[in-house]
Amino acid sequence: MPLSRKDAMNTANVLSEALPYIQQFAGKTVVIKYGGNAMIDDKLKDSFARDIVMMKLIGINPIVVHGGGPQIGELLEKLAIESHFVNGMRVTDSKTMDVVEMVLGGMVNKDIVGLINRNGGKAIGLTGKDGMLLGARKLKVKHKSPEMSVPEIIDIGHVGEVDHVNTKVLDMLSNSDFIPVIAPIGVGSDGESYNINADLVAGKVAEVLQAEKLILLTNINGLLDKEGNVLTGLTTAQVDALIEDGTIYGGMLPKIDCALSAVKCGVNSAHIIDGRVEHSCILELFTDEGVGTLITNQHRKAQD
Ligand SMILES: Nc1ncnc2c1ncn2[C@@H]1O[C@H](COP(=O)(O)OP(=O)(O)O)[C@@H](O)[C@H]1O
Ligand SMILES: CC(=O)N[C@@H](CCC(=O)OP(=O)(O)O)C(=O)O
Repeated sequence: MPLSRKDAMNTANVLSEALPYIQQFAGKTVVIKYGGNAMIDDKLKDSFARDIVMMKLIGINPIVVHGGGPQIGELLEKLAIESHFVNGMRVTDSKTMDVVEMVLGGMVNKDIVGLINRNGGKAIGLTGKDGMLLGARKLKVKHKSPEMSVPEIIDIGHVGEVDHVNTKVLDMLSNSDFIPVIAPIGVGSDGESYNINADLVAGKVAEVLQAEKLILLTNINGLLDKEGNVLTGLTTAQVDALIEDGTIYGGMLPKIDCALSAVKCGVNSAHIIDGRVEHSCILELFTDEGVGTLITNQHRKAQD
């Protein structure tokens, strides 16, 4: 439906004001990690999808990596399969791996693809197995319980880390106007499936594509201290201390880990932001102050 003259004028004013920001990002790659906890309701999901479609329309190259931890948990519970986490990683036996593959590669991936397509984008869903997109190897997890003086390496099953990313697949899709939507399942050298934490996949994809930004959408307004204040501009040593004293735990561990590692490896900035806020990606991109926790290699001052 065409706009009224008044609405067209308002739109033109907003767009011309946004032009410097839009031009600044045109042609740049932005990797967006859409966490399972941020996929709360249909309105927010549509707002997320529209942000992604808008990015593509204005010349940004968005790559979506999604999680789905709570959705996996729900199905495991229905199937009476017990599940637990070590250092924010789900211990994954063969039965659990089947469920992970079903939920991430099937249900969640296709839900997001449908969402973006319904909002006018051209999304293509992939797991790391498609086109050998995510080569993986078994993750060695270092775990230290309070009674131990040194951490031990433990086996948590079919949990992987990204060994290599086949960027050809992503380049081909992005250059043909498609928006890649990636489920965090990797493939090992013998063709075996690996369950990979979605933050780690997003970080690695951002790193190999030398993305402008890595945006991690979650269910909290950033990295918080014990009083609930948003923390930002931290050094690796400060982060280590926050992990040691228990301020950073669970799902925030892989998030911080991948954000620090991505900026160290050439991604311009990483952002941990609240996916429960409407249009949070666009707010992050088009305001000077941004939202949530900002991590750069220069440890710039950021905001709450
Ligand atoms: N210092 C911290 N600041 C903020 N959140 C934290 C912190 N430490 C642990 N968390 C937990 O990490 C969670 C985010 O990780 P996770 O549940 O895995 O989200 P997602 O599904 O988006 O990846 C928060 O909801 C919070 O419970
Ligand atoms: C190894 C590992 O923990 N994999 C995650 C993969 C999904 C994920 O990362 O989902 P969120 O981003 O929504 O937490 C899991 O099984 O839950």
